[in-house]
Amino acid sequence: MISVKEAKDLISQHISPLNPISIDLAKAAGHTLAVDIYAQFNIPAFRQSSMDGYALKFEDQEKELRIIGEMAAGTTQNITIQNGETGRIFTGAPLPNGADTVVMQEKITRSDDKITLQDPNLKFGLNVRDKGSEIKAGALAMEKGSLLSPAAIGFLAGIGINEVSIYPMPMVSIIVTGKELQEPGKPLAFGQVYESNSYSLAAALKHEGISQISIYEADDDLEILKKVLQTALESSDLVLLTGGVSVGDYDFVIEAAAHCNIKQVFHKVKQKPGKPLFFGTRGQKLVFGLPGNPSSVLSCYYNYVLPSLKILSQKNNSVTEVAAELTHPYSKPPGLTHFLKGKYENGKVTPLNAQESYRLSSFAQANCLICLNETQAHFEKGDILTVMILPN
Ligand SMILES: Nc1nc2c(c(=O)[nH]1)N[C@H]1C(S)=C(S)[C@@H](COP(=O)(O)OP(=O)(O)OC[C@H]3O[C@@H](n4cnc5c(N)ncnc54)[C@H](O)[C@@H]3O)O[C@H]1N2
Ligand code: MOO
Repeated sequence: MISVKEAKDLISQHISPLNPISIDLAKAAGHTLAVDIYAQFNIPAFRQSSMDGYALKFEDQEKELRIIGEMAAGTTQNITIQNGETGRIFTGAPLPNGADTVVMQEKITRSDDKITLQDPNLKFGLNVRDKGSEIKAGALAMEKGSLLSPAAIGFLAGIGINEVSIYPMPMVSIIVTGKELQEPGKPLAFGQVYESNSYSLAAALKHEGISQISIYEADDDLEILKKVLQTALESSDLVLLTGGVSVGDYDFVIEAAAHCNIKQVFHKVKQKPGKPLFFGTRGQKLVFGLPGNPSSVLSCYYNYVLPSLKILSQKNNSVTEVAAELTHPYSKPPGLTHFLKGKYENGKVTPLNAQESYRLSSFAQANCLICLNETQAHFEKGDILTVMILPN
C-alpha cells in the first residue's frame, strides 16, 4: 500500500492538460486561457469624451465659445473646431478635430449658440479618453493561464476578440456499481440503499463548471461492468467509478479495468476513508475507482480527483490548505492518514461526530477535512494540524 503523498505524486505524474480548443468568447467564461492574447487595435480606437459637455481647445477656456456642431456617440462624421469655437459632445463620442479638452455641461453657462466656462479645475486633456489608453495595438492583453472571469470576458469583447483558445473541461463519466442501489424517490426494498454517490459527485463536478457528465449504473456483474466501462471510456476524458474496488466476491472494478486496457497506477492507499482507492490510465484518459462508501467517495474526490481536474483544465480550483489549532484531543491507530470531517473557524478546527465512511451527515455539515498524519496516534488540544478548506 502506498502513502497519500505517493498516491498524489503518482497521479500528477500521469496527467497533462487537455488539448486546447477554440471556442466562442461568449461560451468561454470559467475556463483558463491557453494562449497569450494581444490587442489587435488601439482601444479606444479614437479620442473620446468621458462626459456630456463641450469640447474645446484648452487655451480658449477664458473665452466665450461659439458652438459649431455636435458629436454624439456613434457618429461617423467628425467636425473641426478653430480657436473660439466649441463642439457639443456626449459621453463616448469622438472628440472634434482640434479639440483637446472637454468641459462638463454643468460647468458652463449657455446662451443661444455661445458658452462661457466656470470651471476653475479644468485641465488640459480633462474628460478625454486617449486613443489606445485602455490598450495599445500589439500589447499583451491577457496572459495564457488567466481565468476567464466575467470581467475578463468583457475586457476581451471590448478589445474586439470573439473567439479564444482555452483548456476545455473534461468530459466525465460516473459509473455507480452495486446491485443494492435504488434511485432516491422510489420505495426501498429490503437490502436496498439509496444511490447517492452519483449525486454528490455530479454536484461537485458541476461546482467546478463541468457540464458534460454522463451517469451509468452497473450491476455487480463483471460482464455488464466491462461493457459500461468500455462505453464510458469512449466518450470521456475522466471516468469515476464508485464501489466494487475492495476485496469482496462482487468487487469487479479492478478486473473490468484490466479488461478495458486500463493501466493500473495504484490500488490501495494508506488512508481512511478511501483505503481501496484505484487509479489507472488508458492513454490520456484517467480512471478513478472510488471506494463505494459515500464519505470515501467525496474524501477521495477532494484529495485526488479535484487536483486532477486542476491539471486537466488548468483551472485553479484546489482546496486551500491552512494550519489550524485542534480544539479537542483526538486519537486514532497509527498506520493510515485520516481525513476527518471538521468545522474550521477563526484558525481553530473541531472534528465532527459521525466520521464513519458510510455516513454523510457530518460531511454535509463540514467545511473542511482535517488531515491526521499516517504515523501519529494521539493529537492533543492545541496541536497545529493541516486542514483542507472545502469548496462551498
Ligand atoms: N474484508 C475487507 N472488507 C472491506 C475492506 C477491506 O479492506 N477488507 N475495505 C473496506 C473499505 S475501507 C471500504 S471503503 C469498502 C469499499 O468497498 P467497495 O469500493 O468495494 O464498495 P462497495 O462494497 O461496493 O460499497 C461499499 C458501501 O458503499 C455503499 N455504496 C456503494 N455505492 C453506493 C452508491 N452509489 N450510493 C450509496 N451508497 C453506495 C454500499 O452499499 C456499501 O455499503 O470496502 C470495505 N470492505
Ligand atoms: O476506507 Mo473505507 O473508505 O474506510 O470505508
